[in-house]
Formats: sequence, structure tokens, C-alpha cells
Amino acid sequence: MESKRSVRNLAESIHSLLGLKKQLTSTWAASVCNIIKDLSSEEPFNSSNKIKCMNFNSSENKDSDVDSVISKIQGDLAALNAQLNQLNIQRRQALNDFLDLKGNIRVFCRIRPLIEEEKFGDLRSVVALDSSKVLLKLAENKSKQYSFDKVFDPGSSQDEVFSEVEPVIKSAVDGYNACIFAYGQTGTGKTFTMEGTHDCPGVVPRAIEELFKQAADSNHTFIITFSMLEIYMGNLRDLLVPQMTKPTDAMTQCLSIQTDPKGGIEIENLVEIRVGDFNQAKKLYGLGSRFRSTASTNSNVTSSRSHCLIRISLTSSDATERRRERNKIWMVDLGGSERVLKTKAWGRRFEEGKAINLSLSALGDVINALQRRRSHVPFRNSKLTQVLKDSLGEDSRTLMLVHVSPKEEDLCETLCSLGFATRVRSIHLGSEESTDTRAKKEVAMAKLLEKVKQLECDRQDVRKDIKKLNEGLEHHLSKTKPSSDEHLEAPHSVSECNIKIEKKNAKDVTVAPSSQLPTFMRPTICSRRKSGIDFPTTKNSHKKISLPTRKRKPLSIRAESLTFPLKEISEYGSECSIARTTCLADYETEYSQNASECDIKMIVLPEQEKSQMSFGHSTRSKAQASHISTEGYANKKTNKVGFPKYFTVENWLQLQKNEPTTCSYTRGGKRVLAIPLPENKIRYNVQNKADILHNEEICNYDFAKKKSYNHDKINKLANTGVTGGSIMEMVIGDDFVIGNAGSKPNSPYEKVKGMDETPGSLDDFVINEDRCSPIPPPDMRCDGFIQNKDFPWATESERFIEQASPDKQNLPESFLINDSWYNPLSSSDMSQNNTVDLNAVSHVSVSKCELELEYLSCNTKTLSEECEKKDLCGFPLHMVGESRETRLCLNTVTSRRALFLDLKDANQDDLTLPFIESEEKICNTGILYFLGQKVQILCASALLGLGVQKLGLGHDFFYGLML
Ligand SMILES: Nc1ncnc2c1ncn2[C@@H]1O[C@H](COP(=O)(O)OP(=O)(O)OP(=O)(O)O)[C@@H](O)[C@H]1O
Repeated sequence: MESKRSVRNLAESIHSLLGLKKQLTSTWAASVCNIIKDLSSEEPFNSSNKIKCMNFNSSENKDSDVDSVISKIQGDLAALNAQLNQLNIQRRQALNDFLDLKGNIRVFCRIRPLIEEEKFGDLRSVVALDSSKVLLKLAENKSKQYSFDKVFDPGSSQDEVFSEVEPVIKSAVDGYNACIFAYGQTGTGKTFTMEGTHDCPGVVPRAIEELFKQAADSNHTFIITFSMLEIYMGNLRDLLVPQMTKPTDAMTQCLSIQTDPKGGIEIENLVEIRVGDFNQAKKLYGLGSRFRSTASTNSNVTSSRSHCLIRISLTSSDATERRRERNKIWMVDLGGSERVLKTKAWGRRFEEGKAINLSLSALGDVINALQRRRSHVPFRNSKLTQVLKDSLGEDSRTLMLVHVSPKEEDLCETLCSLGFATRVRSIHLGSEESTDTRAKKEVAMAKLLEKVKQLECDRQDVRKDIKKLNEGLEHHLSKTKPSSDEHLEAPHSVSECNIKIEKKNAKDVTVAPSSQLPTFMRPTICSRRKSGIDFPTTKNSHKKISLPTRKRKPLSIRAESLTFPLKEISEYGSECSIARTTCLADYETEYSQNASECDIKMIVLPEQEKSQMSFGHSTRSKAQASHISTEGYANKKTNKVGFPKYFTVENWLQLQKNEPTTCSYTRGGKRVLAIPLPENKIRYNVQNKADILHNEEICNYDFAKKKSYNHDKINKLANTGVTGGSIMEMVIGDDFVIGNAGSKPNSPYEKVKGMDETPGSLDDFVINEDRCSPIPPPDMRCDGFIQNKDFPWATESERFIEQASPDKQNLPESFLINDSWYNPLSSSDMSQNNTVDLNAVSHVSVSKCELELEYLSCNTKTLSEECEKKDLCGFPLHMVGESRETRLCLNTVTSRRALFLDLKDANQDDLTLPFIESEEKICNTGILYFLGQKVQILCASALLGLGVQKLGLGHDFFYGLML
């Protein structure tokens, strides 16, 4: 009887599936496969079987009953999933109709309430007439009216604002790009709307929360990643990576904007962290907000001095009905427009305001061009418009929240803001609608919204049923005795089934020949097939891989990034990802609705770009570590490649907290990654081999036994972002080299290879280890450097001690350097007391490099006096010298060094003026601090024998010094 019932259930399931054939997906297919598999284990129901059944013992009977129940549940599950998908489609359709009626670009206006101290005058220039109109009082008997999609009066709550944003977030779950930005005069409440406060969270936290909710409700597997950046004075800054604030911090590199042939925008080097839930995203948001550039101005105590952009990317490879496989939401808190005359900003504040105004006017130009449907839209005029390019077009949802101040004195600014917002709004409206049309539209929209809500309720009910059935299924499965391993591994639910496919295929990824696509875009296996490239050979290549038939998708569909869990590979729980990998549907790429996860996820990597893969998009300090790829250590023989891994949020936050000095740079044409190592694990012995190799934590290399090193451990460390005081560096490429960051003077590695040569492999090092000798380093140059405060030999005393007494025995109390006495014991006191107490150490030449150090003899009180004596200016920064080299003399209390720095690449005109004329201003701008840090790094690197370093500061920087 049970068997018959099962067959009937199956028939029902198949019937329901066929009825909804359009929505068939691979996950459904997997469910049906399970049912069939279970049924096939049962014999056909005939008389002989009946006799057999009669002979079954009781336990067999019981098993058979349970199997039937399982089959039934699975059948029901398949039917419910079909229903759920149907509901999803209907909801999406209704939502799209609703948003289409509303318009792709919607503009809301929020009027800030008067704050306590402003209430005194209570002269309001702008008032909300109704939910869509504002009235601006221009003069006694003159006013102007503006219409918007929604007007939020001063009393409106964050809830009310978000209720209007919500549909856009829902639409983003359906694969639409979205851009929500807050615009307005400084101090009008943009940050309040976007970020909110702890008690009244703003749009960003609410949107992220909603996103996770919607993603969970959608019955699809999503990969959600979080990035945050700011555009400060025309430069992009990653807000998830702290900017350099200490001399020992890693140098940061620029983010660059890339455009694909279809106009899609990607930001190279931007840190992208996978977030599993709202709380994780919130933590990252908190981290990013901390690093944002804010300052007090006359208009706002905590004025944002930059545009802050939050990007949430969603990827779902199993939701074929989504608009795109990978889409993104930008949430932008624009810097406030301000009239410099009014804010009386000067110096840096003035420059910031200018940069903000410039980019806002570029945004205005773009919007103007879009509005007039010009053939040329000037996206390239500012970084802001470049970044938002693909989110401001027709195929995306744009939401602008214009903020205005109610104060009469802000009338001019309010007029500008409202004018700008009206222009934006007219992009989609063309001419103003009649009241009748508008009323009809409102009714239609209300109906659609009601329908969406109803469908969401239905969806919720179905999901509850699915949950119950899944629990029942698990319960019954646990009762059944596994008959084979295969049975044990049978996926219990649809989602588990997906994961299994992903895991399996992740192991089978291989390398394939190059393609013409830009760095951040790679063809999929599909495009390889089409272009005649062989299917990759895998570990299991003897097994023929059958590919499902493919259907063409519309050309506009693009799969940009695919990520999948690889739990058994990474014990840190981080997810493996083919980050920044784009396959364009119109670029030789076939895309299939029915393609298995395997097909989509096998990404072809050009051979010569193997080593770039993990770094192509993460050339910046900690971003390096976040995306470090096992492929950096790929075994050449097997050609096997791993994937870059997203940092887990916890690891990332931990990393920021401990402020490690992870850094990457290029040396001798090789990419070098320096990662922090656990504290107290490395023994420093200048006279010996690369100390790093003695560290059991890092590698098993034993010099005596010449055991080989351990790739895995290094990989793990790189991926977990172990923090601590010491650093190892490695060259990422065909092989890797490890050595000591900071290039210890007597490093055998340097001795063997020289810093200006391509670093050798570890084997080179081992072969030559006997030749190491404590000879001072050769004259060296390199493109980058890393310095860590915890390197004992980074201090002058160590270095001089080593020079004076290599074996550290019989240390002299002081020793002579160039006719001056240096007391190593006094150095620590000096730094603590912030005084300069050296006994006139002058002109220490570090090897043959072009950098000279001069130590001054003075203390804090007599600093100026001493400087004058030495014919130096008493001000913190002064230019000395002329001729071929520009000599910059830094003489700060803390650095207690003067440095003659080679700045020949810098523009002389830029340099001369500020240093001589604007010392006070320099102090006030804060740039000096930054420059000081840089110079300190240079000092330290000179002491380490690294030679001349470039300052890495453009003309903009020096221009800034003049302010
Ligand atoms: N709707 C509101 N309700 C209560 N307080 C508000 C509201 N809008 C703004 N404020 C308050 O006004 C002040 C300025 O707001 P906010 O910093 O968000 O302005 P802003 O537009 O982001 O300024 P800037 O462009 O200079 O960064 C803050 O103290 C904020 O709390």
C-alpha cells in the first residue's frame, strides 16, 4: 500500500512540476532525483513481491514504511518548492510593475527639523505642502513650488523614509542594480538619513537588514559581499582598510575604476568581504564609518568631508530568473555642498569643500546630459560619476534623497538643492503629469503594492510548510539505517544539495590558456568551449564530464562574480570565491539556465596571469591578505589552482584591531607580500640565516636537516591574518621566497641575490646559505618597502650595536660614529621624553645609497636655537639645499632626525613655496603629520639599508602643503 502511495505521490509531484515547467531549476531536478532514487530501491509492486513482503521481518517492514514516508515528504517538498517559485515570480512581476510606475529615478525630499539652538528665530524658508510638494518662500510675497515623489516633513521618522526605500531593496534581490544617494547642503541631515543613530538607524543599516531578510525569503542561495569606500579630494579610499597613520603602517595603494565592454563598473583593489548576516555587515559598516573623513566646520560639527559609498553585491547562481546573476546596490552619503564664502572654510577644509562641490557639479552635468538624452554623458568628469556610472542608467533603480535646511539663511542653498533634485526627477518624468493621470497611477500602484504584500504573506506560509517538512524529513532520515555511503551523503534538502555540487567541483578547478579579457574579467568554461579551448583536465579527468545542453540567455545578462563554499578546504570557515570574475554573456559566453553549478563555476585563468589572479584586485596592504590565493603557491606540475578567499568578517575585524602591517609591493618585478606573524616566534640573529625559517609556526624548515618548508602553514597564516609584531615576506609568483621584511642588512637572501635582482627561490637560498657573511648590504634600490616598529634592528641603537660589536659581546657604552659619540642606552629615553638628546651625530651614511641622515644635537626647549646654530630653520619643516636634488630637512621633535631626501621627481615649484613660507599653516593642515610619517619610514628604511625610497606623493600633495 505504502509503495502505491509513493508512486501516487511521485505522480502528483511530477504533475505539479510539469505544470510549472517554466520554473524548473536544477534544485528541483535534484529533489526529483532523490524521490526516484528512493523509489528505485523499492521493487515493483507485484504478486511475487507481495509474497516477498510477507516474508520480511519486522525491521525490514519498518524500514520500508519509513522510506515511503520519506518519499512522500520529498514529493510534497518538491510541490511546495514549485509553488514557492511561482509565488516568487508573481511577486517579482508585481514589484517591477510597481517600480516601473514609480519610475526608475525617484526623488524624495527631506526637510531637516530645526535643532534646538535654531528654534530661536524659527524662520522657515521651506515647508512641506503635502506628501509630494514643497513650498519655498523666496521673498515676502514670492514663493516657488516643487514636486517630488515624496516629501518628508521635519517630523517624519526614519521608518517612514525607509518604507519608501524598501521596494528598491526588494528589487535589488531580483537582480537590479540600485543606487540610493543622499544629496544636499552641508548639515542638512544626509548622514542622519543614511547612517542614522544607534536608536534611529538610517537607510544603510535598515537596507542591509532588509536585504538579508529578502534573500532568506527568496528560496535562493545568495552570496552577499560588503565594500565601503570614500571619495576624498578626488581620490578613492577603501574604508575597510585603515589609512596610514603611523610611520610603520603599510603604504596604501590607489583603487582604480575599471569598465567592462558593456559599461559595467568594477573597482580594482577594493576590499570586498563576504557577509553572512546583518550583524557581520553592521560590524564592517561600523569599521568603515570610523575611518571616514569628517571634520568640524562652521556649518556642521561632524561634517563629512568626502562622499561615502557603500556597496553591497549580491550573487546568486541558482536564481536564473534574476535580472543579473551579480548585481549591486550603492548607498551613497554625498559630501555636503557648501558655499565657501559662507562656511568661511580655509586651508584643507576649503580644499575639501571645493572637491566636493566639483564632483557634485559633475554629477549634475551627468544628470543633465541624461535628462536631455545627449549622446555624450560626461561620466568621466569625476570619480563619483565614474563609480556610479552603471547604477545611474535606465536599467537600474535610482533613488535620490535631497535634503534641505528649513532655515531662511540657507535659502540660496535650498534653492540650488531643490533645483538640482527637480532636474534629476525630470529624467524619468519628461513633462509634468496631469492630476488625473497621477491619481490613476496612485491607485494602480496601491493595488500592486497590496498584491506584493499578499504574495509575500503566501510565500511566508509556504516557507513555513517547507520548514516543517524538512524537519520531518530529517527526523525520518535519521531513523533509517544507512544502507550505503551514498545514502548517507544524499542531500537532505534542496539547499544542501547545492552545496554538495559546489564543493565537489571546487576541487576540480584547473588552469587554462589566456584570453583577451581585461584582468578582472575571465571567461567561463562555456566561453572556452565555444572558442575551441579544451575542457580542462582535472584530477578526475579520466571521468568524462558531461555538460548539460545550453540555452542562450539574453545578451544583457552578465555573471560577474561567483563564490562558493569550500568548507572542507578551509578550516577557517572562509568562503572560497572567484572574486571579480566576470563572464559576459555577449562575449563568447554561452549561459545556460540548466547549467550545473559546476559549469558556471569553473573559471578559466590565463596561464600567465595565474600569479596576478589573487593580487590583480588586491594590491593594497590588507586587501592582499584578504584575497590571498592558494594559487600563488600553485604547483606548477599539476597546474592546479586555488581561489582567492574572502576574509571572514571576524578575521578582518581582528586584523584591523591589531593593526598589523601586512603589505604588498613589487620588487624586481615580483609581487611581494609581507604578512604579520605571531609574536615572539622569530629569533632575531643578524648573523644567521633568514630567521623566518627557524619559526616552526611558519614552516618546518630545518636548516640542519634541510627539510622542506610547509606551504600549507604559510597559506593558512596568510588567510587568517595572524597578527603580531613580526613580519615575513614572500614573493608571490612561480615560487616563493621568504625573507625578512625590512631586509636585514646581513640577510643571506640579499647577499645571494641582491635586492635589485629577481629574488630567488628558497632552494637558491639554501644552496647559498653557507656563503652568507655579515658584510654590510650592497647598494640597494627597491620599489617598495615595509617597516615594522617591532623589528629590533630597525632602531639605530641595534644597528650601531651590531656594527660596533657583531656578536653583541662586550658592548661598549657608547661608540664613535663619524667623529661623534653615540650612546645607545640613551635612545629609548629620548623617544619617551620626546626630547632630542643626541650628542651631535652628523651625517651618517647608510651604505652607498643616496640618502644621508643627520642627527641633531638639541633638546625640545632649545630645538629652534640648535637648528639655527646648524643653519637650519627652527620650524618643523624647512627646505635646504638646491642643485640637482631638492633637500628636505625634517626636524620634528619626535623624529629627532634630519633627513636629506632625494625629491628630484617632485616639481620644484611645488616644493619651494610652501616649505619656506607657510610653516604655520603646514602644522595646521595636518599634512605635515602625514609627511612626517612618510619621512620617518624613509629614515627607518634607510637605517635598514633599503636605499632611497620614493615618497609616493603626487603634486596634489605638495599643493596641499601650500594651504
Ligand atoms: N531628521 C533629523 N532629525 C533629527 N536630527 C537631525 C535630522 N537631520 C539632521 N539632524 C541633525 O542635524 C545635524 C547635522 O546632520 P548631518 O551630520 O547628518 O548632516 P549632513 O548633511 O550629513 O552634513 P555634512 O554634509 O556636513 O556631512 C546632526 O546633528 C543630526 O543629528
